[in-house]
This record gives sequence, structure tokens and C-alpha cells, in this order.
Amino acid sequence: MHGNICRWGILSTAAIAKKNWDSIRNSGNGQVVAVASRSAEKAQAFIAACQASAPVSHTVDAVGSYDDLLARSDIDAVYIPLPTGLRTDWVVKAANAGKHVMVEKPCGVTVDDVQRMIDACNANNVQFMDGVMYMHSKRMAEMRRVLDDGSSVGTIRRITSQFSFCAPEDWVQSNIRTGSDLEPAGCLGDLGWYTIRFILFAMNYQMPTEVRGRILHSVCRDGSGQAVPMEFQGELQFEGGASASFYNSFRTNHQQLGHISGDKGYLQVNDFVLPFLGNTSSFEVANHNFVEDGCRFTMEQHSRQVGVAEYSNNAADAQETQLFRKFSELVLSGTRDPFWPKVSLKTQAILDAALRSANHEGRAETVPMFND
Ligand SMILES: NC(=O)C1=CN([C@@H]2O[C@H](COP(=O)(O)OP(=O)(O)OC[C@H]3O[C@@H](n4cnc5c(N)ncnc54)[C@H](OP(=O)(O)O)[C@@H]3O)[C@@H](O)[C@H]2O)C=CC1
Ligand SMILES: O=C1CO[C@H](CO)[C@@H](O)[C@@H]1O
Repeated sequence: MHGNICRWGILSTAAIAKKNWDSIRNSGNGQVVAVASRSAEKAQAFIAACQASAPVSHTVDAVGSYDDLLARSDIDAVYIPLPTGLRTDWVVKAANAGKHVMVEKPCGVTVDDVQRMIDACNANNVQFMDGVMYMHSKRMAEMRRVLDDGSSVGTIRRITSQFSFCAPEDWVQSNIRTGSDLEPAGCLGDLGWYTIRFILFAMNYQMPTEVRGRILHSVCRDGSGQAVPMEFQGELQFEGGASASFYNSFRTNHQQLGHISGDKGYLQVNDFVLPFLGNTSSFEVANHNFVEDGCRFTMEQHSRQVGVAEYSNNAADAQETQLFRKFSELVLSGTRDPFWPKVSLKTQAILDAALRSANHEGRAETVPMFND
């Protein structure tokens, strides 16, 4: 720590790290000190591109290896957006080097990977958190309030979450997300992480009793040892009767739907991962009513929009900026928040179970309850 600034290092020149360079810049309590790449020239080019787009006044060092960055004493926290297949060892190394770790999603290939990462973080008393930006939006707190008020949605019976985009063929043939060594869970890892997390959020982090999955379409592209899911559906069952479904696809155009229905009404959000551009993040709450009056059968529409003031695109109050601000606050405060590692473990356990099920003709799988 340097005064009240958390000093960040970034491991790799991943595309997403450009956005998060800006998130850290706007967080007010963090500063990127160094960027490491497998090539120093690449790190230098990355820094130059970020400086051109979102300049910072201090010097940012280009480092020619991830190990060299972890060895530095002037870095408190590392952001690790390496491909999932490579991530575990680097998270463990980072924790053992005493760095707090912000890791990208899907956190690991399996829940054992995530447990290894968390064990290393706990052993070194450093914070672990995944990079799910929407968890840090003010809209989530507002949705929680609505879900808990007893009358807007009432008792939850069904949750649906869908996240997809339609990838062009050259992307399918080259992106890390379709390579089994780098991102073995394909669209389930890349997009399913979010849809599963949304369901967990809706259920107040209760674990399902049963998980089923099905790969609807997969691709084994050149350079990928195995096929990866390109389109996936999952189904979750909860104690008490609530159920949920999720759908992820690299073949279906942009959608980021979250729908939570209960005995009183429903909540729907159409941009739950990456809010639409603008200065308000919103969702719909509906309590429609059916009235029968003689020969007239009327379906009355009753719905309202609930919005929170929050600008998108890395603004000071954007969810991605809040993510880094929150993490830096934890680092600077010296306290650890056990919620974050736990919610990553839960998400990964459901993801693993869905994939296991899909690989066994959709049989029902169970997951650990993580009650402690
Ligand atoms: N939270 C969020 O909103 C987002 C999260 N993500 C997640 O972040 C991760 C990275 O995604 P993205 O930014 O698209 O990734 P990129 O493909 O752009 O970058 C991955 C980086 O990993 C490094 N790397 C190390 N070894 C390899 C290897 N063998 N093959 C390829 N790259 C390697 C490279 O950096 P170098 O060459 O410099 O060492 C490369 O730049 C993914 O897991 C993704 O799911 C992505 C986007 C948004
Ligand atoms: O995490 C992410 C945010 O959403 C993108 C899709 O729009 C993903 O591909 C990416 O990995």
C-alpha cells in the first residue's frame, strides 16, 4: 500500500485488461503500477494503447514475464485475466507472493482449482475475488430490496437467465473461448458463469439440490484438442420447489435476460451483465392482474421500471469501477471478505455439475451445499 492507494499489477495484455486499466484509473483508490506480458514489447504496446485512450500521469512499467511482476515489492494486488486453463497456477503463485488476487471468470476449470486458489489466498491472508462486474452495480442492491419486500415478486418459483452473443466464424476459429486447453467450458464458462451467478443471487446464494445440463451445440476447431460447448442449457432445482433454467450461446445474438417470477409478480432485467449505455440501470417489476367481469375477461397490465443512477463505460460510478474500488478498499482496510471466495466456489460447483450432467446424458447431479 502506498498511503491510501492500492498498487495494481496486471498479468497479461488481455483485451479485457484495457477496460479495467480504465476502471482502476477511475476508482480513486487504485493505480496500475506495472503490466506483465510474455513479451516486454507487448506489455509496452499495451501500456501505450491504454495511455492513448485513458491516460494516467504516473509511469507504468512494462514487465517481460509474469514471475518478474509477482516478485516486485511495489505491488499490492494483481488482476489476472489469463485464460482459464492457465489461471490456477498463477493465482497460487500470486497469493504465495503475498499479492491480493482479482481473478477473471470462469475462475477455474474445476471446483478443485478454485479451492486451491482460495486455500493459497487464505494461507497468505490475501483477498480473493472474481471479476464479475455486475455484482458491484447499485442495481443489484435495488433488486435485492424488491425481491425481499414480500409483495413485488413474493415467493420465488422460477428463474430464467440467458446470456448469448452470435460470434463470427473467424472468431470461432481463433478466440481463446473456443480452445479446449484455454477455455475448456466454452460458452458455459464464458457466459454461464454469469447466468449461474444471477440464479444464485436471486436465491440468496442457496445451492440447488439438483443440476442438469445439456450441450446443444459444440465445435472442435483447428488447434483445439477437444470440442467445447457453443450452446448450453442448464436446469436447477431447489429445496422448497423453486426451479431455474439458464441458456448460453455463441450462436444467438446479444441477450442478457434475467427473469425472476414468484407468486405475486416478476422482476425482469434485460441487460443484467453489461448495462445498456446510459446513466440509469433499470429493471421491470410486474404485478399483472386478471379480472373476470361477466363476459369481459381482462388482463390488466401493471408494471413499473425501477432505476438507479449509474453511468456505464468505466465512469466513476460504473459497476466495473465499483468492482476495483471495492477490492482496493478491502486491501487498504486490511480486512478480508469471505463472501467473495465462497460465491466463486458455489458458481464453479454448479458449472461443473452442469457440465458433468451434459456429459452423462443429462442425468441429475448434486452439488455441495457449502453450509458452514
Ligand atoms: N469480467 C469481464 O467482464 C470479462 C472477463 N473476461 C475473461 O477474461 C479472460 C480473458 O479474456 P480476453 O480478454 O478476451 O482474452 P485475450 O485472448 O484478449 O487475452 C488473454 C491473454 O492471456 C495471455 N496468455 C498467456 N498465455 C496464453 C496462451 N497460451 N494463449 C493465449 N493467451 C495467453 C496473453 O497475454 P500476453 O501475451 O501479454 O502474455 C493474452 O493477451 C477470459 O477468461 C474471459 O472469460 C473477458 C472479458 C470480460
Ligand atoms: O465476461 C465477458 C463479458 O461478456 C462477454 C460477452 O458479451 C464475454 O465474452 C466476456 O468474456
